[in-house]
Amino acid sequence: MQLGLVGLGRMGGNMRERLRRAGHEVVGYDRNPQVSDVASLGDLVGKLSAPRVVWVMVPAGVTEATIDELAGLMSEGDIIIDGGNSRFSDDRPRAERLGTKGIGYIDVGVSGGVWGIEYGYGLMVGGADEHVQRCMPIFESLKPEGPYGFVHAGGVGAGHYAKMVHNGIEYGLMHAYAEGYELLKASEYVDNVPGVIKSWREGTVVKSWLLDLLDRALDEDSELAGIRGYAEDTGEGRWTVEEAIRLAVPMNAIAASLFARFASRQEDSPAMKAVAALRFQFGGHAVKKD
Ligand SMILES: O=C(CO)[C@H](O)[C@H](O)COP(=O)(O)O
Repeated sequence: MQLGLVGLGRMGGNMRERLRRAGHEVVGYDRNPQVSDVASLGDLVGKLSAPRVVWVMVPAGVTEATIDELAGLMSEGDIIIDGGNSRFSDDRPRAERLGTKGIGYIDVGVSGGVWGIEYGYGLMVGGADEHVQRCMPIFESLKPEGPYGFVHAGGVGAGHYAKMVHNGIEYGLMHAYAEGYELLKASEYVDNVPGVIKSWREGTVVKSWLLDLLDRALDEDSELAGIRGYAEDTGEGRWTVEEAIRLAVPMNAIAASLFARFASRQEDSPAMKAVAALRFQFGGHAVKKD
């Protein structure tokens, strides 16, 4: 099948390659001319035969502008797919705007990171049946082989909603491994911390791909000495917690893992300064000074 692909970074570039290996005709556009097949979005749309399908795989901050520009270039019967980590609440208004021009819209949560080119991408899809059916050849080639790794989760917004929850779970899982790792390191009982992590990869209840990746990181640097304990976030964890609050869903583990990232960015914690000050005020307990 023919596909336009906008955004050829770590994810989009690998997806283009996987789709080409599967025999699809992919025309890619990126602002970086060194990786782009065409010079502009207009060129990209011009190279595709109607009805067109264009997959947008750009950072969340530029998705809206990219889709608006594409909408001005595309026609009735075409489909735009957003495979980035957009907030689910952007999807329905976007689909309505595109719908006034007769352009279909599908939102896809894509998981698998830089490994997806080899193992396939987990795809969580939202959109109308007729649009999703038309794009199935593309989804079939991107997803992993085997029965899992693809879901048509519901109407527009469902794909990004599922991906948001997936990423919230990702935060919580990573943080549980991280806390276990720290306790192992702190203990006077265990000498071989990387060995314990490695051993868990087979035969245990906690084996997982994230655990495999922690083992890989420890193989590269057994003390993680070259990495600062500082973690950014790009929105999905916050949105998951916001949704938990909106729907009154208890979300202790994921919320704690999100807040741990915030704490990782502080040189000194104003909250803990306040705790130390209060202990001094009510009990005369010693405070540490700079
Ligand atoms: O979608 C992904 C993996 O599934 C991204 O890698 C993930 O969103 C990174 O998020 P954050 O920067 O918030 O940790």
